Amino acid sequence: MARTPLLMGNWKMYKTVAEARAFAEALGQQSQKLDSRIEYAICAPYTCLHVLRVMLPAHVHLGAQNVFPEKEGAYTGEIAPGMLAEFGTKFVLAGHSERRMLFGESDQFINQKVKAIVANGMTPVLCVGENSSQKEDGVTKEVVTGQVLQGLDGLSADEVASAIVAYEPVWAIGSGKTATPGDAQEVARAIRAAVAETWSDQAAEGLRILYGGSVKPENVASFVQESDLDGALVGGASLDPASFAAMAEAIRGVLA
Ligand SMILES: O=C(CO)COP(=O)(O)O
Repeated sequence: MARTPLLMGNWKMYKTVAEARAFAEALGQQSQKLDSRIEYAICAPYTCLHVLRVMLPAHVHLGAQNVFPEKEGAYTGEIAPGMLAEFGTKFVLAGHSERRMLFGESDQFINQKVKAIVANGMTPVLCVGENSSQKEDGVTKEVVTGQVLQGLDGLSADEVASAIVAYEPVWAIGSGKTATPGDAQEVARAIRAAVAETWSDQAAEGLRILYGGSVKPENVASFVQESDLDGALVGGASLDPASFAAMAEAIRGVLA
């Protein structure tokens, strides 16, 4: 696989600083399970970023779950991209379905975030996915490729080549249901085709595509072994260090 596999946790609104410290300590004790051919990251609440930066094993990168697309200003409660970059944050999620649904984020606003993340030298993780009625209507690929093209709009081909898209069917998030690896692969292939047509073959080849939605140690390998899926974005199962390490081992098994 030419693209580096990526195992990324999204902690959502879980973990205090004390809990994050305990996670980092426990993961550190299992760091021999973290193969250096794989990249790792934790997208943590802002309040946990400091302790994770200090305590996570060196090759587990810091991620943020959100950002506000302005340099600075009177935006009470928001965090600017430069603040995250200064902190050593490598990855930033944009357009997670919970933010689209609960906070009304539009594709256009998400695109502003993606551009701001890139402009500050970080890697955007654009989250896309169809809801259950769109799946029933058979419009999954149209919905998802539309979100990808709008989310990445305005980026250069090189910027797209180093970006990340996380395909997370909304109905699979936190539900215990997953897409079949074959269906997720089909969607990932459609994303790559749309990117090749809009930017270039090289952009499509470089772009990493993760699957998300009820990923756990038992099923992560079945997704990562698909040719167009390069890793996983994991919610619930990323909260436990043993489960995170077990997913790392399962991905290592695919590389072996
Ligand atoms: O939303 C997700 C990751 O961003 C997926 O969450 P779960 O892994 O808990 O289903």
